[in-house]
Amino acid sequence: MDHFHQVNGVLHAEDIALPMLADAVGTPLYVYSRATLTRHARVFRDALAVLPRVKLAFAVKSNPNLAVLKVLAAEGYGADVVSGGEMERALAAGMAAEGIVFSGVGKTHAELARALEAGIGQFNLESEEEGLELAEIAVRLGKTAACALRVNPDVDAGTHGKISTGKAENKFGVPYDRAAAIYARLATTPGLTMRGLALHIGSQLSRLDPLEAAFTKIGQLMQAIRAAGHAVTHIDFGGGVGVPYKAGEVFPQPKDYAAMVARVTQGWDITAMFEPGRVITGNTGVLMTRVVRVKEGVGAPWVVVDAAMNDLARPALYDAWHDFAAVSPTGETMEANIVGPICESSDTFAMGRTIDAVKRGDLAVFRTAGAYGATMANTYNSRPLVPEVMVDGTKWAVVADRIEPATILAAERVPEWLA
Ligand SMILES: Cc1ncc(COP(=O)(O)O)c(C=O)c1O
Ligand SMILES: N[C@@H](CCCC[NH3+])C(=O)O
Repeated sequence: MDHFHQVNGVLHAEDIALPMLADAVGTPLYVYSRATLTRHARVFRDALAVLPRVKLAFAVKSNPNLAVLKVLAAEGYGADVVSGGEMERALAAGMAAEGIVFSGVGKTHAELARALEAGIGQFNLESEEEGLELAEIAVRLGKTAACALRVNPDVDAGTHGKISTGKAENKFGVPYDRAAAIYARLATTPGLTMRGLALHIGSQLSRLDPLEAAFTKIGQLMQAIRAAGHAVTHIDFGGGVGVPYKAGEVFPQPKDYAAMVARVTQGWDITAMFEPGRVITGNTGVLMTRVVRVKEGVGAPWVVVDAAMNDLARPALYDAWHDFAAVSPTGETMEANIVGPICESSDTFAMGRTIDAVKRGDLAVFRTAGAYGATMANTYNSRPLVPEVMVDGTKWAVVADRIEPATILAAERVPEWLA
């Protein structure tokens, strides 16, 4: 704590090194960079400026930390929410209700009513049944709900099966072939204003062609619905643009994505909506951890760290790769199996990987942990919820062991002194 002083409840320090944060807050600890977050938000927003009318709704599920939401609100982002809780967080962060889009197959009656009362901008209906229930509530409350119909385009996103959402066998949206008829019925239902279509075919997409195929199908559907005499003024293209997790991986850039959307939607006369999550937050955060001990193994040693699958679930759930780097690398490397302390063999971050050499007590980070990291944390094995801090800096150089200049901006789930 010696390095910090508090001003209006915000911690300041001249120059923050990760070890200082580890000493002050403890590990495991998520650390987010405001500078990187702001840069990503601007790169994505600026790329899409090639389109005539754009609305950005940050996918809150990827990182619902209030500090993150506040930064994005200031950059002009609204929110894509999938629960009443996410909606309350977006509102608490200062996002305008009008800029909030509510997605999800299981919105409850209470959630629909609260969202209507709050005046959110758009409901992305995932079924006709949901539309009829919302209409009933709207009529009772004397309101009109602006809606888009989420369509399942039956396109393979080419991503991990557990995060693919646009194949016919996935639970999301209404079947493509039935969408025009459902749209027509909902468009004449009192209480609803059908204004558009929505789709989202999956997360962590490494290629643009599945998106292009899906958007093209949605364009054809839009033409058919318009030809039947109904308005389609908004298309919500979802999220899904992927990010590199391994050094050296190459992914389509936001400007490539924007160019594709511009080409496909030429002449559509729509407001284009986007729900980016991972592409904004993925590479804005790391999970810092301390090596508890290095245990002899068969073949490679077990590097047991104090972070676990309850803090970062992605490797256990999707066999996901997160680069591991020592905070103060010596230049030496070692072959290791990296595991957490939880009593499950799935609590494994990496097997047989060449990493920076580490020993007991060393600090290290799992990189690209800003999306679907802390938000998926839980308390399994009665471990406390992992803390998160945001550092306000102009540089983000984790491996070089420095984040500078620094102000810890805001934090959640942290010890009382930081609150
Ligand atoms: C409806 C919807 N919109 C947006 C997203 C955000 O996706 P991503 O983080 O891949 O951009 C998701 C998650 O896959 C989603 O389900
Ligand atoms: N949780 C997933 C992404 C889910 C996207 C939600 N639609 C991941 O970590 O990759």
